[in-house]
Amino acid sequence: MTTSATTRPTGGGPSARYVLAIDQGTTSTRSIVFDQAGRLVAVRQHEHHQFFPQPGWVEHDAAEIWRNLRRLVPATLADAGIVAEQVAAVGIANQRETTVVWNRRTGEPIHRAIVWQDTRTAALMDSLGADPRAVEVVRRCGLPMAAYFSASRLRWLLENVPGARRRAEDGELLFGTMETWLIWNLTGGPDGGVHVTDVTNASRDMLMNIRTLQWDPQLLDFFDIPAAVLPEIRPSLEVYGLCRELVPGAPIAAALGDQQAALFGQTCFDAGDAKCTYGTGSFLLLNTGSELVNSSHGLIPTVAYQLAGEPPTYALEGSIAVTGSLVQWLRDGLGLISSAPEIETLARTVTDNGGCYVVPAFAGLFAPHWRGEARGVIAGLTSYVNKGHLARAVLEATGWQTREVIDAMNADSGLPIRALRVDGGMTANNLLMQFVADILDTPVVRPMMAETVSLGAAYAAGLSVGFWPDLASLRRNWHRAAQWTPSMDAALREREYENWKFAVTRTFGWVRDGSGTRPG
Ligand SMILES: Nc1ncnc2c1ncn2[C@@H]1O[C@H](COP(=O)(O)OP(=O)(O)O)[C@@H](O)[C@H]1O
Ligand SMILES: O=P(O)(O)OC[C@H](O)CO
Repeated sequence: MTTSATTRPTGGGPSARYVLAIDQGTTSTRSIVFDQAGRLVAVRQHEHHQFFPQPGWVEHDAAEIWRNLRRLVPATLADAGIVAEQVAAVGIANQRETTVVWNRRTGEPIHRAIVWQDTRTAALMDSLGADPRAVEVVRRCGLPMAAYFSASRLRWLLENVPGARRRAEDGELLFGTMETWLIWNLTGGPDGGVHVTDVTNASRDMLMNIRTLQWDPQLLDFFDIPAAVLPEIRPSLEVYGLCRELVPGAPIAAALGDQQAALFGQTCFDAGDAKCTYGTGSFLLLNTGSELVNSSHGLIPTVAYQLAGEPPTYALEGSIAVTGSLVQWLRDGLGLISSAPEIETLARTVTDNGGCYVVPAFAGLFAPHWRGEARGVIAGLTSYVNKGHLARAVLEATGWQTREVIDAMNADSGLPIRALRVDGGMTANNLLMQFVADILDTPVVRPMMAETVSLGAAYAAGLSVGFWPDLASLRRNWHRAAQWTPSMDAALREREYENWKFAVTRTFGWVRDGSGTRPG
């Protein structure tokens, strides 16, 4: 980091003993105040609307999210009993790949933000994937040709909002993921707002060269994106500007995609350190150090973080689209449970899955398969199977998807994962966490501080301004709350895994009308 406590541009003096983290997630936005010991002092959370205008389409109102934040931050500071001058730095973590375009003069979004789960551009990605240039595109951005990433959404907006392409070319419009949108608004919006993205978020756009960390003209040309609309790519730990809104004078000192923030909050700073965040979807990231590891097994090389003035630290990521949302489906879609935690009670009414496997390819499969045309199956159904077996199979689906990603990581990186650090809502489920330890044959550990995404954003911002001296001081704040030790019979584990893999093959090729994407 380049900015020390003494050279910090502003944001209070010795009384600035707190860091504010903003976690702009898929379902809600959180604002959290941390103290120097990494303790949570105050937290506020606000859900925003989910818009589903057509099957497979998911949108957010970026203006609503900004309005929510305007209410959340003052309330959180009041709860903590502090004023803006006591905030040493602000750090942002955000849902990644969600795409927003707005008018630089008025600050109005030209359309609702298109969310990372949205599959409207699957057919577009299919046709782009057939282009002979696609192989070089994949090599340059490091990502598979999938609708998950931002480029095809930005192109969709430019092509489908009347006049958008011309206005973008004329420099009237700005593009960003959620951190870009929030930083621009916090630093003044139309009145001098800073238009930047951090390198971890940019690494998910498909427009950045994963080696040079710059926008790549060949990628812009391939996706037909005018450069005028793009933010400046900056390190993740750097002072981007000072807040003019909400926390006047406080430096915005870090931004990270939320999964990278969780890796940071779990203090996975060494090559070989890995974490998995079990939420709506699940995201396993392995720190690969200064080395960019290309995957030949369906993982994504991504930027883990970059300190100002230093080379980046890379990670390999296994992104799983459906885990906690499968539990929600059991609750809301089937009505078999009335709350998510109840799944554990139901699953414990039986001792095994009764031969049943649920593969939740609701919108295709992400890592390591990347099959947009796959759809979900319940395999092995017999009249013996009851709702307890189904509940167990639903939980096991999260475990097996983790195992597939870990196997791919081992094959790609050669870095053996000695222990998996976990966080997220599903880690409250002991049966699931024991199952994960069993089928990975690896200890699974959960830290005391469960809010790893916000903590990562706070750590990064605090480190950036010298509020914390170094990575070692952060590591000392990590304390284990729970550990699950593997105890499953090896032969049983491998037999069950074979069954799972066979069930997965049953999902392939379901969508046959070209609306699914099969990335290269
Ligand atoms: N005890 C539990 N057992 C299994 N799943 C759970 C449990 N508690 C919460 N979940 C699941 O975890 C998800 C919420 O976790 P969270 O980390 O808040 O997700 P996100 O940050 O993606 O919104 C939901 O999808 C919910 O179904
Ligand atoms: O907001 P979350 O926690 O669901 O995370 C979403 C991921 O960043 C999508 O890539």
